[in-house]
Amino acid sequence: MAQPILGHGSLQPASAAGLASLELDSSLDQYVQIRIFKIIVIGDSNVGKTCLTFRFCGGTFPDKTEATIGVDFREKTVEIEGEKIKVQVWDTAGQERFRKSMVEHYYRNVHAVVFVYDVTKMTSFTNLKMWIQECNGHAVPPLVPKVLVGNKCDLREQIQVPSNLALKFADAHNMLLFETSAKDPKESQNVESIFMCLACRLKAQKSLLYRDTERQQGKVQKLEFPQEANSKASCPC
Ligand SMILES: Nc1nc2c(ncn2[C@@H]2O[C@H](COP(=O)(O)OP(=O)(O)OP(=O)(O)O)[C@@H](O)[C@H]2O)c(=O)[nH]1
Repeated sequence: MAQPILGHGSLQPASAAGLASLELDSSLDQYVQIRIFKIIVIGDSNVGKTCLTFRFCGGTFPDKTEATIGVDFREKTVEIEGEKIKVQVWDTAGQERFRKSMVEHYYRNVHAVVFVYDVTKMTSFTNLKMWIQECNGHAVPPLVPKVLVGNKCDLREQIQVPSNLALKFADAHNMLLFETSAKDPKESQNVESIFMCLACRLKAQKSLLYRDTERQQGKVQKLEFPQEANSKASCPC
């Protein structure tokens, strides 16, 4: 029943009530399906992965956090161009001892990756190479979108990673760069943009692949790129 759609977002019934009504009434109109995009958040311990995912999914900054063990899941349902999509965020552990048994699960069927560093800690930036290597080592398809996030920008006096250095790195790895703060409420829109931008891209990619498949089947003559694939017109970033 729950089938993946072209590898870009899995489908799940909207609710148990929806399933019950399907059994009573075979009309498919009653069975609303929601796609799920799995987005993993990766980076050194203490860079603020938990806080960023809290800010996006719950709209708040947690008073207190503890080191993530294995993984914590958070999710938020968003609406893009009339389609409801569930963004499932995997808040992964930064500490090696808390992640080693889980790494395979992080990367399995992942739809997008968020690499996070702490702008006040240069080592968390230089370690990004290692995180990217780990990601590449798990055969994540090149189409999987990746973004770079410099967190803790509220600590202006302590910034160690200059924006131009981060931008150069992001460009070299074909990623967008977001500099933000999970803590500063004024930045909450920016945090939202990180995940919404990825969700928009995933939705656009899916449409693209869908049209490509149709073309192979002779249903459409010309491959038309949806706007999002070529421009950021409807992307919040
Ligand atoms: N000033 C400031 N502190 C932050 C921000 N984001 C997170 N922190 C603090 O940084 C510390 C670590 O945050 P976490 O979100 O737990 O870090 P993590 O990357 O999830 O760490 P692991 O679970 O060990 O991988 C906490 O004390 C947070 O309060 C931010 O934007 N600004």
